[in-house]
Amino acid sequence: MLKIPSHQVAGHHASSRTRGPLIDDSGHFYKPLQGDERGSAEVTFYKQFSSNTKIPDHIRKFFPVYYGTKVMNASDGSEHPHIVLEDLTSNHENPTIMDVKIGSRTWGPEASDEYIAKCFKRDRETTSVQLGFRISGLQIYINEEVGFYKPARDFVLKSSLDDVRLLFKKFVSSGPFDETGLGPDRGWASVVYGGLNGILAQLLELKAWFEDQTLYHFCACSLLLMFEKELALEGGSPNAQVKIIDFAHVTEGRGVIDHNFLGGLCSLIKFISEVVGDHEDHKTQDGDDQ
Ligand SMILES: O=P(O)(O)O[C@@H]1[C@@H](OP(=O)(O)O)[C@H](OP(=O)(O)O)[C@H](O)[C@H](OP(=O)(O)O)[C@H]1OP(=O)(O)O
Ligand SMILES: Nc1ncnc2c1ncn2[C@@H]1O[C@H](COP(=O)(O)OP(=O)(O)O)[C@@H](O)[C@H]1O
Repeated sequence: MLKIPSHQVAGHHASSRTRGPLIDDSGHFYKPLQGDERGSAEVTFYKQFSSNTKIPDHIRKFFPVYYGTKVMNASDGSEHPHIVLEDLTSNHENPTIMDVKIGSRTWGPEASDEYIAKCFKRDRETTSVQLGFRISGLQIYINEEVGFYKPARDFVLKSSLDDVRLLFKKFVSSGPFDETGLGPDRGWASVVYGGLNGILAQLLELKAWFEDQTLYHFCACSLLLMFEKELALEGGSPNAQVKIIDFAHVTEGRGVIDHNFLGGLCSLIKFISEVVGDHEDHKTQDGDDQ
């Protein structure tokens, strides 16, 4: 049975009047092709990438599995082609998720002046220009009683650098946080961001590839950061995952490093490292966290 994904944090949403992603019970995510060249560009990327023998296996795991395209009933009732992907959230019960759009510039070399102006405005109004990335959306699982903290899109996009730092702290907070009271405790920072299989280790693995790869330029792509808080609560690994999504503006690398993505990735790594470092410092100094 097809349904609207409950764990989508950004992008175009499905409703009875708008076409948006759908999921099924077998772990598939159906993304409707956008009517203009963006839809075909994303299909072209997935086809090319899936059969590209130059992609190392340890890098392929960062991308959703591509199952082809399918014409099917869209959320708005119309017949429409969809990209069929692995549903990255299908194995998660209550995933905490953040969509981070990477790059200080979110338009490709072929973009029209009008589109560049629109993107440039958005990049300047958000943290993209300043930080090399922006948060596009997020959800944080609090507990069974409260459910998810899922701030509205406009609120997230308005975030300043300090707000973004706070959101990265809230992302790994172990308990409910109160907007007016004490800040988030960052209780899961070391197990989610840090550690051998944590988000930082995965970002560093990706960075090593981006320092070398000149096959693609991943313009306006997002990194999806995910983990399962309840697994950590049970004393296990929180299953932290990093995935790359949204390839509507990918272009050929033509032998040139993707400095826009690489720069954003380096900045994100430093930013998250500071949240972890800060947390560790507080623990050492006070025996407690602030
Ligand atoms: O239309 P906007 O201004 O909401 O921008 C969309 C972006 O929203 P954001 O600015 O990041 O909140 C939106 O970003 P998210 O996926 O929400 O991160 C997409 O980038 C979308 O572009 P495309 O469908 O991938 O080509 C963007 O749409 P287009 O600019 O391509 O129309
Ligand atoms: N393969 C996937 N599995 C699960 N969720 C996904 C997948 N791809 C995207 N999403 C969710 O959908 C959102 C929007 O995806 P995206 O590809 O960026 O769409 P758009 O082109 O509309 O911006 C992401 O923020 C994420 O929450």
